[in-house]
Amino acid sequence: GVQRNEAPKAVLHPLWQSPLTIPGGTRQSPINIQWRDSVYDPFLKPLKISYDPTTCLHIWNNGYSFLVEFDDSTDKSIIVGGPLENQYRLKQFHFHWGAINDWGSEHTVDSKFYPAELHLVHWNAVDYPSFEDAVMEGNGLAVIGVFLKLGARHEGLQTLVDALPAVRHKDTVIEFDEFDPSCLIPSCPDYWTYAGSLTTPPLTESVTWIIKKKPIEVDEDQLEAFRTLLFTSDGEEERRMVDNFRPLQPLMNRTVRSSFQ
Ligand SMILES: CCOC(=O)CCc1ccc(S(N)(=O)=O)cc1
Ligand SMILES: [Zn+2]
Repeated sequence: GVQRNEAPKAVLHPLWQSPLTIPGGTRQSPINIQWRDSVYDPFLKPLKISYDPTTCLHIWNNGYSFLVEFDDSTDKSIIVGGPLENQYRLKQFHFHWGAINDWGSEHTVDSKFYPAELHLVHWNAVDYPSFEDAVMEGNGLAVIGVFLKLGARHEGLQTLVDALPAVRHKDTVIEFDEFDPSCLIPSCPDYWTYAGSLTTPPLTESVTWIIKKKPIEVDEDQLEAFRTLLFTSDGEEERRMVDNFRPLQPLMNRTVRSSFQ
């Protein structure tokens, strides 16, 4: 009979039903950061962070994570400096975490997982008219990654944790104002930076990653509060929102630079 050549079936991610690997992807995220392979770049500037807490809008559960979204219609909450050519506007922040404390972060350092990772998502409003446009451009986004480790209770995070029961189900939202996310960023200025991608659909290769070297400390109850969230909508069979991190991606032809020696 006639031999029909079947195209190889893409392996789909169990959660995102999107291809695990992007065909032709050369700068995918997350990656393992091998400390000794990172290259100190003396020309990297300190990252300047200036957020206006009144730009905070709401918290919502989008079925992948919980996001705190900001009014990005002005330059009130921005970052500038670091590896960035110009300033970027804060759009939202969210987290990735595990079912247990042994894993949960997206990036790893010397193959070590942290129990969770915070992403503060910014977009290049100098070159592009909207976040949606910036998502498609190589220099469109800048995401600050902050590792969470088990330790002392984080008072700033607690205001967020207290609001989580109100967004337990997918597509629920509550108003949230006067929150300054810089309280979630370590004061130590040291970071790694590399060219990468979004770690959830559309997985576009548009992110300048800025990964803080120092983690913040949160306590067990605060991590457990993340794990009470659901991937599912009200009325659906409940699936706990845990392990919402993407598998590590190949480094390929990239160098991770460090702002410190
Ligand atoms: C315009 C549609 O595109 C989006 O909404 C992208 C949202 C989105 C923002 C940040 C990330 S992460 N985990 O790489 O920081 C993933 C997805
Ligand atoms: Zn993320």
